[in-house]
Amino acid sequence: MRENDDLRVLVRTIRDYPKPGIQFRDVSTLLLDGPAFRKTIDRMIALVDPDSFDFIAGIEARGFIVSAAMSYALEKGKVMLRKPGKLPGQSVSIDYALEYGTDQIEMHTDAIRPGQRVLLVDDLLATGGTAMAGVELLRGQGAVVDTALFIVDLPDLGGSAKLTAVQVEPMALMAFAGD
Ligand SMILES: O=P(O)(O)OC[C@H]1O[C@H](OP(=O)(O)OP(=O)(O)O)[C@H](O)[C@@H]1O
Ligand SMILES: Nc1ncnc2[nH]cnc12
Repeated sequence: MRENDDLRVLVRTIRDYPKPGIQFRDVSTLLLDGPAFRKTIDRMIALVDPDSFDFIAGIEARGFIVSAAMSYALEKGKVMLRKPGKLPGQSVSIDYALEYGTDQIEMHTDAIRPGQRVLLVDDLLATGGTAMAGVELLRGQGAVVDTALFIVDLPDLGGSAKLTAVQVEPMALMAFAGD
């Protein structure tokens, strides 16, 4: 049995959603299982050194679920990387492409101070468009970002290679590759 196979079987695959040809890896079925959700967060926490970062940045919307649970458990402040038009304060934004479209994320300009270390957390890494946009936004505000953590990595889509190329280590509990 592979590591985290007990959690992997709870991730449902839906073909041709939201567009033909996309294999959607649906973590909602994992999140429905309370003990499995807790194990997911505990194992994500075990992959990182809490002394190596000051804040956790989560990406709306699915990324908020995992990043908020980690922030709570580790007592780390949470930086919200939000979809457009949701933040009330002065914000910066960035456009990006993902597997099935384009989008934009934003963050408050006063969320972090230069030099503060931020762990980036999302549920899933595919093309890396979203995570790379998060890294760029955070670094643009002076944050130090060297690790990004996910439940699921889809390495065939190239996101993990993109993050590595910009000196961000991608970590994930499980990968779906070649299937
Ligand atoms: O690596 P990428 O190709 O960028 O894809 C990964 C992103 O796609 C999903 O979010 P989505 O934009 O579908 O939004 P949601 O969290 O609101 O469902 C997922 O939660 C990641 O944020
Ligand atoms: N294949 C996929 N499954 C689930 N979420 C995604 N986000 C981008 N690509 C995805």
